[in-house]
Amino acid sequence: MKVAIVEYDSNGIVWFAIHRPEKRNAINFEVMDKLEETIAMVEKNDDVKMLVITGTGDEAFCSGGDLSKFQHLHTTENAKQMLEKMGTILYSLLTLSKPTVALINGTAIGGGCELASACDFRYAKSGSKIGFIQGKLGITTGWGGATMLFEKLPYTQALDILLRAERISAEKMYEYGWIHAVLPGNNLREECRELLAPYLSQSVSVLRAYKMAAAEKWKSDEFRMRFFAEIRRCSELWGSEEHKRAIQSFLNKS
Ligand SMILES: CC[C@H](C(=O)O)C(=O)SCCNC(=O)CCNC(=O)[C@H](O)C(C)(C)COP(=O)(O)OP(=O)(O)OC[C@H]1O[C@@H](n2cnc3c(N)ncnc32)[C@H](O)[C@@H]1OP(=O)(O)O
Repeated sequence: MKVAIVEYDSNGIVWFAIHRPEKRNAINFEVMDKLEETIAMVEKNDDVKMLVITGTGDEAFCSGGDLSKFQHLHTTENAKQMLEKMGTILYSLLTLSKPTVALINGTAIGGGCELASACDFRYAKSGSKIGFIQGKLGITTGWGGATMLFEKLPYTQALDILLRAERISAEKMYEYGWIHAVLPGNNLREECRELLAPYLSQSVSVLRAYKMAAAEKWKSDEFRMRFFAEIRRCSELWGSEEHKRAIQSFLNKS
């Protein structure tokens, strides 16, 4: 079964849809590999102007890391290897030289919010819930999400969202400035295409030049140090009894 669906629009959009709706589009290693491959293709292909990341189904955009798989990561080192793998992929997404969109077609939880934070724009179906809930699992964001949030939102807004570790409506996240458009969702892709049309009328060279102007600051050693230090801190919390209990509690209810 394909874990992701990658499509190319003649207008220059590549659509990457996580295709695990039965697991609320949870991210496992296969999804990571497919995302990494797609980002590399978009970077290299001059026919591609923008990358849109979404999920299939109408329940969830992405429910973060696949807990049924990642529950078996018992040591700090094992956790760090997984977290750094996806963190490196999200870093490449953040600094991709093409504009990117997270088209939030439903609930986004944990690492799903970090995936969306790596994108330039976030458009959400009305009523979607957004949850940087890692704190309630006894960990912190582990794929660079906090570092990106502090880059993209005012300090106290970002800190408030992370410390609350709550599910927040897309409408509220629009007020916070993390969501850039709340869409009816009757035809989400068409609604997204309409928002992107003004950008797509520019050449790929123009789009690339402006995105590179934006992303230069994230290529500094200082930023990379902060980004990967966050990941290390999450790996150190990973083995806590609180986190183990939280994962087991979720998996036992399923
Ligand atoms: C650094 C990233 C970090 C990490 O990697 O650990 C994180 O991402 S931390 C956050 C990890 N994610 C979660 O804690 C979210 C867990 N899921 C949920 O809270 C809910 O499933 C929700 C809100 C996404 C959707 O709720 P809903 O009631 O609509 O669905 P169910 O809970 O009944 O789930 C349906 C089905 O999907 C499976 N599922 C959902 N999320 C995950 C997941 N993250 N990993 C593995 N499997 C997941 C769930 O077990 C159900 O499976 P079933 O076989 O039908 O019982």
